[in-house]
Amino acid sequence: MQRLQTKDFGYWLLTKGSNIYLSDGKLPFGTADELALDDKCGMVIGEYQDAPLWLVEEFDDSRNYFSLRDQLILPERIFNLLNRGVALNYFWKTHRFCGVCGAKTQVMTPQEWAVECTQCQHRTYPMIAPSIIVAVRKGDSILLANHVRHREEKIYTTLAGFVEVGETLEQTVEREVFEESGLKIKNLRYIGSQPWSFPNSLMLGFLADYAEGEIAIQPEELNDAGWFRYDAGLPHLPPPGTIARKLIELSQQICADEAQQP
Ligand SMILES: NC(=O)C1=CN([C@@H]2O[C@H](COP(=O)(O)OP(=O)(O)OC[C@H]3O[C@@H](n4cnc5c(N)ncnc54)[C@H](O)[C@@H]3O)[C@@H](O)[C@H]2O)C=CC1
Ligand SMILES: [Mg+2]
Ligand SMILES: [Zn+2]
Repeated sequence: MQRLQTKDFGYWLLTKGSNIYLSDGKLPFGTADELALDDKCGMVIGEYQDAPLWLVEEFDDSRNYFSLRDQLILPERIFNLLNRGVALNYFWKTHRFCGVCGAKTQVMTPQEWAVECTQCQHRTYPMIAPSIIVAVRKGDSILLANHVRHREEKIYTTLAGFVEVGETLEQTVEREVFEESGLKIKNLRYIGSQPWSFPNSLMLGFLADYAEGEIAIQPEELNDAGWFRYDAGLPHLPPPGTIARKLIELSQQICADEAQQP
């Protein structure tokens, strides 16, 4: 991280938690002094529209910030780059002091996105919290659940949960599905991943098939869960661009393909 120079230029990413500053719906472009950022610290975290993308250290700012979630409409590469900025900022904010000796840390840039202790040189790298997400299918139906945090919007989505220390991803999927729905699964397949900086997750997406059990929801996590036929008008789903939506659509496609078979 460096003190910005008046003529540093490019696109600028200003974050407040998982919110980002947008001007007319776009990332601001220009020089540090044009954006009144020349007394701040920042660093280049990638390239955006053929110009450097600067991440600025979070500060008390009266501009208008918007949730990163609203940027899912952007191309995947750009959405992921914004996630990088939000997650790095969260990392700095929560690692100002050394976990070994308690002295102040400094951000090591440009060599690495790490913080290093100014006394004992202990280095800490950005913390990423892996979380599985899985669409479970039973014949022509998909398991969808209304999470307690989506109770108001009535969104139905796939099951998800954080990886615990010492688990394989396969174990996490089996444990989370069983804890949240009471079901056993089989035929687990890895599909893909999505950075998810709320504040520092990485979603690892899977498909699975139902093996056995009856739905018994975990009430602390879920409000409702059920089997939804792929072709019968699904409930309100998570927005396009989420890995959850991708897994649901893939499952629908598998159901449709199977229905075509003689
Ligand atoms: N991108 C997408 O399509 C979707 C992303 N998600 C994300 O998946 C993540 C996990 O989903 P949940 O069902 O909430 O997880 P979960 O089933 O593991 O339960 C959440 C609980 O896990 C604990 N926890 C929080 N942070 C943790 C961490 N870093 N490591 C271990 N435990 C932690 C807390 O006790 C929290 O209440 C969330 O960040 C959620 O936003 C969920 C659905 C869709
Ligand atoms: Mg969960
Ligand atoms: Zn130290």
